[in-house]
Amino acid sequence: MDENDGVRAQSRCVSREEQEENELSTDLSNLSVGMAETKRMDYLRWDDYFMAVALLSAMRSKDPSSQVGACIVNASKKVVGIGYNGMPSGCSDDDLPWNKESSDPLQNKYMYGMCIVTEMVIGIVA
Ligand SMILES: O=c1ccn([C@H]2C[C@H](O)[C@@H](COP(=O)(O)O)O2)c(=O)[nH]1
Repeated sequence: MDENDGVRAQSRCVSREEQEENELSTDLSNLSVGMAETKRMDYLRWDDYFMAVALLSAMRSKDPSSQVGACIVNASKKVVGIGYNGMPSGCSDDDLPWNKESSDPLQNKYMYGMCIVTEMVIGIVA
C-alpha cells in the first residue's frame, strides 16, 4: 500500500457510487420506459362513438313503442346535432297522444311527431 492507495481507494469508492447511480438511473429509465404512456389501440371507432351517442339519446324518448336516437356529424367529425323522437319542442308530451292506432287521427302521435332526423336537420339549418 503506498501513499496513493487511499486516493485510489477513494477513487474506486466514488467510482462504485457512480456505478450505482448509473445502475439506478438505468433502472429508473427502464422503469420509465415500462410505464411510458402509449396510445390506446382499443379506443372506439368514430362510427361506434357516434352510434353510441345516438343510442344514448334514444333513451330520452318518451314514445312507448319506438325510441329513436340520432347524432348528426359534419365532414370534420364534429357533432352538430343530437336528438331523439318525441313531440315537437314546445309541445307538452303529457297532453299530446302517444297512440298509433286510434281511429281518430288527432289522437295518433303521427299527427304531431316528426321523424327526429328531419326535425334535427331543420333545427340545424334554421
Ligand atoms: O327514422 C325514424 C323512424 C321513426 N321515428 C319515430 C317517429 C315516431 O315517434 C316513432 C315511430 O313510431 P312507431 O310506433 O314505431 O310507428 O319513431 C323517427 O324519429 N325516425
